[in-house]
Amino acid sequence: VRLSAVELRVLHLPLVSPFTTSFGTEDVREVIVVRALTDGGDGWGEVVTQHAPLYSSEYTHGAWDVLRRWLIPALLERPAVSAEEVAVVLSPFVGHRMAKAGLETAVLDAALRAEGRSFAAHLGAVRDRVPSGVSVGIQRDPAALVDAVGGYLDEGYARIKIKIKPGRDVGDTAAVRDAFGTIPLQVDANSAYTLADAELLADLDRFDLLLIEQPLQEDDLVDHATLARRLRTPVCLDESIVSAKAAADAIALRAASVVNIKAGRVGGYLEAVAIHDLCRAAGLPVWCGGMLETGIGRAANAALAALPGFTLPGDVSASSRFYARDIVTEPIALKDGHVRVPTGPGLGIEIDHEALEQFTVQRETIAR
Ligand SMILES: CC(=O)N[C@@H](Cc1ccc2ccccc2c1)C(=O)O
Ligand SMILES: [Mg+2]
Repeated sequence: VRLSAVELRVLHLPLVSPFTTSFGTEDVREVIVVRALTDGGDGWGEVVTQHAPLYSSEYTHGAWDVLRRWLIPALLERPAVSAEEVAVVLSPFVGHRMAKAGLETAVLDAALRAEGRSFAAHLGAVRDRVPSGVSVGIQRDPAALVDAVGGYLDEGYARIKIKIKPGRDVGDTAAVRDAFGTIPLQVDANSAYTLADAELLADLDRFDLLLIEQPLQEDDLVDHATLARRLRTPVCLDESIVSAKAAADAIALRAASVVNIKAGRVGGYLEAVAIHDLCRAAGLPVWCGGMLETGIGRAANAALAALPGFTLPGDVSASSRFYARDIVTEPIALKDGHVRVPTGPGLGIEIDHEALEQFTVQRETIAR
């Protein structure tokens, strides 16, 4: 594509309910939307950073600065750039994978819309709908958690994931198992534990969980391998898998037996497919994680989740799990425990410009 400018917006989207994890509580999602203006038309992307660097080292205004100061100018310097070339052009700049992912997605969306080709076709999707799991935050107490889980089960979600942290782990998991029996259930610690907690984490083995997600430090592989040898529950990595190389290292070190793939965390959907391919060749099941995306990233995630190696339900929930109003005209919805893979050109979504304006708190266009 021939890029003429890139428009950045910071959006504030109110959450339908506060979302509490081991690293804090959010009731407004702050996200950056990227619009690539090209000779073939516009493309859209999303930077999944949060206001503060609590999930990873990236955060909204760090991503904003690196995009406008380094990443966008690097792309604008080139007469033309393909989506596959974006990562190469941006490779001199270290890290900032969520910022890079948002930019690459916008370029890929513009190119595919111009070609009339869907994200799903381009990435290698083999399904037209995917089972939808849901991530449930830490609630006031286990009884409130049971109520929240009951509501999501009534909606038809195919898999329940509950957030845990020290002091809110065994009791909460027991309450969900006591209330709902053998439903597909997993936990996500967001790095809240250390190897010293191995005995406590082994107490979770009795609940027959699908997996325990990122129990230890966000950039660890070796200790997760040690822990995995002491647990019956499969260890899944999220934060630690920042690239295809990290995935290869995790497989070599036996640090995980399941991988949560998030395009934003690894620098884009093309790197995400490479991780899928690597895990599939090594026999590791993968699933598509979520970062409370708007309809832009949610559509891209639904396409990614339709690849053959995504054999476990992911966190591609309905838009209404998080938002009363989305910024796309047809928000992703849950039907019989599944979400549909968009089939239109590019991401297959249309922007609801009135909603986009309503939620925009900051904007800047960087032109050639
Ligand atoms: C769906 C889910 O659990 N996502 C992340 C954690 C997470 C939690 C809170 C967030 C708040 C704002 C933006 C991104 C966020 C991501 C995870 O799997 O670890
Ligand atoms: Mg996680």
